[in-house]
Amino acid sequence: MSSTTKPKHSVKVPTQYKVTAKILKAALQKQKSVRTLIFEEKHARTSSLHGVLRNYSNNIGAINNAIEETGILKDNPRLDPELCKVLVTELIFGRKQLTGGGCKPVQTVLEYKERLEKAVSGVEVKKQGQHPRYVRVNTNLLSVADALDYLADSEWRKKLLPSDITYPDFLIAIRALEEDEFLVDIHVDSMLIFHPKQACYWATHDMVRSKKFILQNKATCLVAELLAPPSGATVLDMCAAPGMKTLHICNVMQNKGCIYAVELSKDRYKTLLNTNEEGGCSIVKTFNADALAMNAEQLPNVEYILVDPSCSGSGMQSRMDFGENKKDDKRLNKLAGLQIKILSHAMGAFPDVKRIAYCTCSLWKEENEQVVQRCLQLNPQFKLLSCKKALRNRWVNVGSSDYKGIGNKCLYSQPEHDLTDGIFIALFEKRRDGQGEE
Ligand SMILES: C[S@@+](CC[C@H](N)C(=O)[O-])C[C@H]1O[C@@H](n2cnc3c(N)ncnc32)[C@H](O)[C@@H]1O
Repeated sequence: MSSTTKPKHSVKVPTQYKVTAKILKAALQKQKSVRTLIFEEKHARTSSLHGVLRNYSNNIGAINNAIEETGILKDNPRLDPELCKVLVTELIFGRKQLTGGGCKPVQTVLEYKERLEKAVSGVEVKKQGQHPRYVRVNTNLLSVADALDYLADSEWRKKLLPSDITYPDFLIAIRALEEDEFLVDIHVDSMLIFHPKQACYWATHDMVRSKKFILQNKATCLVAELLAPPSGATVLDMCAAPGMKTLHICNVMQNKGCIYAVELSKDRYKTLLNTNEEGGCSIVKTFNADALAMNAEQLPNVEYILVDPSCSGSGMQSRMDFGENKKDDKRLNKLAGLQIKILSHAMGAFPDVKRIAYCTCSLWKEENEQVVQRCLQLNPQFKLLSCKKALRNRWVNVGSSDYKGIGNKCLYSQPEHDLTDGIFIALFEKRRDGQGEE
């Protein structure tokens, strides 16, 4: 370079990569949830951020191993570790190419391409969006028949199946859906099932914006179906926000009767109010209160109760987990303590109650079978009903056989098998007077 030539400005890292690395760093330090961090990001294309982070979360073990094995970070101490993870994710598990080739971090990662590929060879790439897109008809605003007419007019093809199809065959039919086809679910009448590729199509659809269609994972919809309050009943939803199950229960009751919806958090309570209003619920009475402080005096005649308390969320497929998905026993203990308190309160404080559904979106026994076991010990006036039987045996996954008389009556929806989020459900019935323990 001649003495008169100005030194080249270093080329900047593309904003998308920089922002994604910043979010990843904050998420790894557990500052906030990934969803909140993405939501707060104003300057970048959030769908692309989401895609890269999802890819990293799905393949975290393989990516971290490859980085370690190739020594890229050791050899290049100035390379930011989170930016490296983002670039490796894009290059090896994402688009397989990088933009901004003039900048140093991108150049470095490109130099290691072959070694990185070698390090992940033989590793199965986990892709996003393998589950179908579930769309539920909000029957407060639109009948299922009208929804089907609407879909036929829009040239969607309804896949027809024998009415007595077995659950395993139904799962095969879901996996075989064509992109322009949909299925009506065999457990939840108002549930329509589309090809995974239709996720984005429905996310921005007018029918979803107007709340005639609700984007709701099938697993969470089994709860209202199992609680099955008849039209005209009085129901208590003890942990109600954001209100997805309140709305579904309202649909099951044909918007007739009364639902008390209680929510402790002030912010989440606002979302609950919105869900009810936009969803056309006319029978919901809301309370921004602690469910543990509510009883039959404030909430009379309660016959059916839903207990859906805060939980670890370990079954949620949309959740991105950048940790090693380790079990946090201390946190689980604390959550289980609260879950037992709330479920036991439901069993003791409402004398007219007939049936209670308890659910979590956790796959840990500490929050599930163990909570059920403890609450049955504390409240022998209740017995468990078999969820599988309630679904006319068209179900496979139940609880652990380590909990005799309990596990087989509870239901699990398992992400890999049932193509849904992971959920646990237990259904209790009050014994009639004098009815002994079985
Ligand atoms: C898993 S979420 C409920 C999801 C909701 N059922 C739905 O389907 O949209 C649990 C909710 O319970 C609320 N919660 C926790 N403890 C509570 C309490 N003691 N009383 C009332 N609400 C509570 C939390 O703030 C949170 O909004």
